[in-house]
Amino acid sequence: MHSPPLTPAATHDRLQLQARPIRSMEIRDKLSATGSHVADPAAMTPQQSPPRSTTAISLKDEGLYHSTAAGPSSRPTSSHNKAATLSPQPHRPKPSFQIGPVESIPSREGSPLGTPVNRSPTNSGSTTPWYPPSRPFTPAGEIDDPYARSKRPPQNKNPQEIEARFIFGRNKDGTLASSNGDQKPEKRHSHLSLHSLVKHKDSSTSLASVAKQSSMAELKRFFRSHKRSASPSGNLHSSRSSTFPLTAPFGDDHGLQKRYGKFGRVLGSGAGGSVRLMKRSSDGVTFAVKEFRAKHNYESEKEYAKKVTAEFCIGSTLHHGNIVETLDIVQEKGKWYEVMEYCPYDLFATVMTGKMSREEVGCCFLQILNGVTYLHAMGLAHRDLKLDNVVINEHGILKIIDFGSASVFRYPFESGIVEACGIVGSDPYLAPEVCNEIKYDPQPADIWSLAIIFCCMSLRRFPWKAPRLSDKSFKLFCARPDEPQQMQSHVSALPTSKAHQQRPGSSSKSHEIMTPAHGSHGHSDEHENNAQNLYPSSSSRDGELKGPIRLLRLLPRESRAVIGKMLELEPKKRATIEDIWQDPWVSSSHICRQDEDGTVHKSANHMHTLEGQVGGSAHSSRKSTK
Ligand SMILES: Nc1ncnc2c1ncn2[C@@H]1O[C@H](COP(=O)(O)OP(=O)(O)OP(=O)(O)O)[C@@H](O)[C@H]1O
Repeated sequence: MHSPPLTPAATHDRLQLQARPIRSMEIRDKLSATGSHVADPAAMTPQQSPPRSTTAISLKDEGLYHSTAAGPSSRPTSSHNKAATLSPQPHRPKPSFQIGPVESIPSREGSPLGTPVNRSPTNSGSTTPWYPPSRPFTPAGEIDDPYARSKRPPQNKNPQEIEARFIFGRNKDGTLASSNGDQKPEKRHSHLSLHSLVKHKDSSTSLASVAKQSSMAELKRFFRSHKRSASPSGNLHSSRSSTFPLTAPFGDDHGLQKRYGKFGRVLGSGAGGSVRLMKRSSDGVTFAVKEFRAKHNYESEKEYAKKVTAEFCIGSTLHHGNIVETLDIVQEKGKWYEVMEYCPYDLFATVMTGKMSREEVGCCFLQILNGVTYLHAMGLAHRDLKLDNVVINEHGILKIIDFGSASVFRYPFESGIVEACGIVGSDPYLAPEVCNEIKYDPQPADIWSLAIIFCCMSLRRFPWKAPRLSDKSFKLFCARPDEPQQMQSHVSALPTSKAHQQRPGSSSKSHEIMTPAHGSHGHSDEHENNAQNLYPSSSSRDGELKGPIRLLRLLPRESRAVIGKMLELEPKKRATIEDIWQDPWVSSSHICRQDEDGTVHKSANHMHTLEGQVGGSAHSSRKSTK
């Protein structure tokens, strides 16, 4: 049986948690070369908030995204007007949903987070759909909307063929004018053009301080005034105050180090670049700074900048206790740097300490679920959820990182789902449809990955190397339990993954990490014994055990139902985010959380293991195989 074993340190140096990471950046590069969807800021219009909600998040506020301001695809409808009234929102958005005190919970009368639950039709007879309270609200599309995205012709990318009235010049007074002479008022809520930033490649360029400006025209004015008012050293100082003390919006030649301190040790690296520590001596604040990988020969400067800034644009738009704060992007000497909040612990390494209690594992799972709930409510899917992409702060609060593979699946005022395409993610965490279908809904794919994360945290090994029938562990999971030799019809119908065979840069190289200390302090004996018996190679007694139960029986009993539903092979039948929150185990679990103002609410029934240091030896050896 070829399955990724979790081996005690006493017997092996390395744990073969076989993760074959499909490097997001590489995939993105290839996908963009073929015109497939990638996180492209220019093409994004993420979710907007309800006008009535004070907890709303509007990406327009950030000035980063908008629907096309003018042109054949713009929507001169009431919906469009509605969009205009939604933004700008005056202040930085609050968290997507409020969460109550964690100690008050374990009743089905309350949400897992301690706030009242809108009961679902299934448990109350009410028709109110259940969801964590005050999530970002996605305005629905109108039925038969003639301007719906799906009904619009694709935008013409050929500049020669764009109608003159849609080509804008500038009047003497600085206002925008179309080339046919029509004077147009400056749009107040047009988006921040990333391309305009690319032009400034020779200087150190920071977006953070301009992210709140909602107009490209304002941005351009900003550039102009910057030129005029910059001191001889080229240094500008903004009076902006922030949780994270950002300073100059556009710095001088060595703005990065001036603003964020000196480079320290490497925290980790991947296909997208490498992340290093930076510590600022003036106030002792530590940052994690990602230096993006160099431009490939086959991509233009513009394409490269677009890919790099897409990750920043998504990250900087998200504000939630379980998502890392993305603070700034700086271009300096031809390199791009993304500045983030620093979290000292790594979930992968923490899991591998073997010290996590069952309650702690549950809390970690739910914290990630919390972050993913927020993300999905914003119309964004992460598409690379894995242990490696979760870091932990000093309070035991988990933060999702790496939005380099994220995609928009829902646009405001649109009811349809924008499917994702391409095999993006890491092999063991991939949902089967990601490997087998050309296009797929990225939401269920994220939910599958979340379930795999839970399995990894509980078992300290991957259930399989990849969700392919050529993988014996996965094949056994897919088999019908009562008919040992026969595969379920829908499983046997799974095609051999053509897409997978074509995957660029794929390799069968193992993803290895250091072995954890032997023993699991928090897990029951039953659980431990089961973990040892997971694979026929270690136990012929269970060699014939087929079906999901083969995996699920190894998990804590109370988690089996929901994890089983999250690992449903058919994406349409898979548990949704709402289903997960309604599960009795989930809704009665204790969860730690951090408010946006930094206040931490710790659950009373567990402690968090704070040992798996980011960039520690286990991590480094794992990363070195990438
Ligand atoms: N904010 C942070 N605080 C602490 N460590 C971090 C932070 N961000 C990233 N890291 C570390 O750096 C590693 C690489 O970061 P990241 O996943 O963003 O890079 P990447 O090149 O996009 O990786 P991938 O190849 O998985 O896409 C992470 O696994 C983590 O260990």
